[in-house]
Amino acid sequence: MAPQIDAVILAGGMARRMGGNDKGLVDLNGQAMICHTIDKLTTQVNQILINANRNQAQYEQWGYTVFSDQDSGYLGPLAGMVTALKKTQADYLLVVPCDCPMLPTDLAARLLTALEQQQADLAVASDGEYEQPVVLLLKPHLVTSMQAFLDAGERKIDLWYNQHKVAVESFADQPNAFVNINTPEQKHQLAKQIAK
Ligand SMILES: Nc1nc2c(ncn2[C@@H]2O[C@H](COP(=O)(O)OP(=O)(O)OP(=O)(O)O)[C@@H](O)[C@H]2O)c(=O)[nH]1
Ligand SMILES: [Mg+2]
Repeated sequence: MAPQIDAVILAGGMARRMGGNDKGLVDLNGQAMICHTIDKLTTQVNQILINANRNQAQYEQWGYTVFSDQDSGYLGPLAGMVTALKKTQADYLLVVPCDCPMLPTDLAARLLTALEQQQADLAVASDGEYEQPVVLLLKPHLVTSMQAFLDAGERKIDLWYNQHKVAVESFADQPNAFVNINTPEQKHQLAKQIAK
């Protein structure tokens, strides 16, 4: 039987570079940014979870489970991931950010293959040059080590995953896949590009 994969979309940040406007909810070509991410994921995973620390009622409009970080201190992406790992019943958790609207449609499948082939604990995506630290596939048992890392006051995600066996999967064949929208300018640029 194929393994069950849930996805969590991280939308729990403060979006300071977006002027504090909740990044998942800002409009990108007529749709909330998170909708573009949801569209990329629906055929790839069993269940989608949305991790948001504000505007939960708005995030609920898409019909998926919405939850906030267990620790409400804006501790960074690991805080959302650890909470999602405690919620999922699946064999694997796919983690993606809400601000990467062009994600690959073969993301989960390729991360899973890399993880299994390399007998790793987690698989992280790369654009061929840089690892994408919040695009990864996790085994649920990692919750213990992630919680311990946060409890020790650590926050940096790459420091955490380097404690584990990591498979890196390159998506250099899809050059735009990890376009990341942090500012209004980046959003306008991508809007023009995808409207063509
Ligand atoms: N759950 C959760 N997610 C977070 C937190 N901080 C950042 N993220 C998410 O991690 C991903 C990458 O973070 P950034 O691109 O820096 O987003 P951000 O922190 O909201 O934006 P800036 O304030 O401009 O840095 C995004 O999907 C954020 O929503 C947090 O404290 N909790
Ligand atoms: Mg940030």
